Amino acid sequence: MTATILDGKATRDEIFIDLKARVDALKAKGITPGLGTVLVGDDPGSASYVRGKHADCAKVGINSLRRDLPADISQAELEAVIDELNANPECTGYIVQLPLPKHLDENAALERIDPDKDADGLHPVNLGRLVLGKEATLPCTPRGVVHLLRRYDVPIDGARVTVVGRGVTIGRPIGLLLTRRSENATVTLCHTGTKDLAAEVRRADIVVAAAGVAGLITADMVKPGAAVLDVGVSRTPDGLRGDVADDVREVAGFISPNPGGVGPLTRAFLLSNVVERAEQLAAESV
Ligand SMILES: NC(=O)C1=CN([C@@H]2O[C@H](COP(=O)(O)OP(=O)(O)OC[C@H]3O[C@@H](n4cnc5c(N)ncnc54)[C@H](OP(=O)(O)O)[C@@H]3O)[C@@H](O)[C@H]2O)C=CC1
Ligand SMILES: Nc1nc(=O)c2c([nH]1)NC[C@@H]1CN(c3ccc(C(=O)N[C@@H](CCC(=O)O)C(=O)O)cc3)C=[N+]21
Ligand SMILES: [Mg+2]
Repeated sequence: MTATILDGKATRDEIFIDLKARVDALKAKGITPGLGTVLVGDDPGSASYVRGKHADCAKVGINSLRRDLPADISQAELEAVIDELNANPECTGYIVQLPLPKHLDENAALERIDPDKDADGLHPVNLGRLVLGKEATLPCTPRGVVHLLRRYDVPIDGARVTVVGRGVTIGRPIGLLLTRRSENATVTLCHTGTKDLAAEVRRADIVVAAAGVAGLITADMVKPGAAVLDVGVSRTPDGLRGDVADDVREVAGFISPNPGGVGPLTRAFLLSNVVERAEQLAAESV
């Protein structure tokens, strides 16, 4: 058996066609959405992700606001840039690229973002609204995972899902999306304290691998026919590697490749969050 590929690039292209039409409609009303990025330091990986986000903006007609800051910036200087974007009417939404250099307080920076401009959906107010079942800006990578599963008709209702990793961008929030009544999955969240990771993965109908450990999920750990989403990224001497070993595709029913799977959708939903916010503002101003 060879797994069906959950094609993130083709799915991203579909989303971009929709977003471009919606941006054109906003522009006809005199509104151009703007995405801001705050990048601190010169980590080449982070710089490359940020470049990708601005290239995506150009494709759908969203304005880009880049704030590239030196690695030794102080917390107060970083917060002044956040305050500027909060006040800037050209900026519909923005992100602070993570991780920040160690001397900076990530949580304090995230909390200072205006929740209405939180394009990542990672502000405590938005995560809290998600927990309460209220309307919120949703985190981009979890949205991408759910969208990809639906796009390829992978059953979610009643499915057993094992998530590997409890990080804030994906592992922690994805269970919140998948256990909503509209998704109705049963979710197990694993981390380095999990006693028998192989057993937890083996009983899953859907595996979300978000640990950032190259090749962590091997074929013997996967139930035949399961859907496996490879989210984690590691920089190795052989280049970028995902969390899922190559031979998993011989066992799985569905697999999202890495690259070419969830990554492009993370970026697509970042833009989607910005367009949705601009549409809300347009509706409020009539
Ligand atoms: N493709 C995409 O679109 C995106 C990819 N990513 C990638 O996804 C990965 C996760 O991101 P993020 O959540 O921010 O990362 P974090 O580093 O915050 O979280 C990693 C998590 O994985 C867990 N973990 C590490 N090793 C193991 C192991 N051997 N067994 C079980 N659990 C393990 C850690 O457990 P513990 O808490 O116990 O330490 C931690 O909870 C990263 O590689 C990141 O680059 C992130 C966002 C988007
Ligand atoms: N505030 C914040 N929000 C994030 O969403 C965030 C972050 N910080 N820090 C880092 C992680 C990582 N992340 C990725 C986004 C896109 C790809 C992506 O598009 N990858 C392509 C390959 C890109 C390439 O080859 O360089 C792919 O998978 O096909 C990957 C990883 C977002 N993150
Ligand atoms: Mg971190």
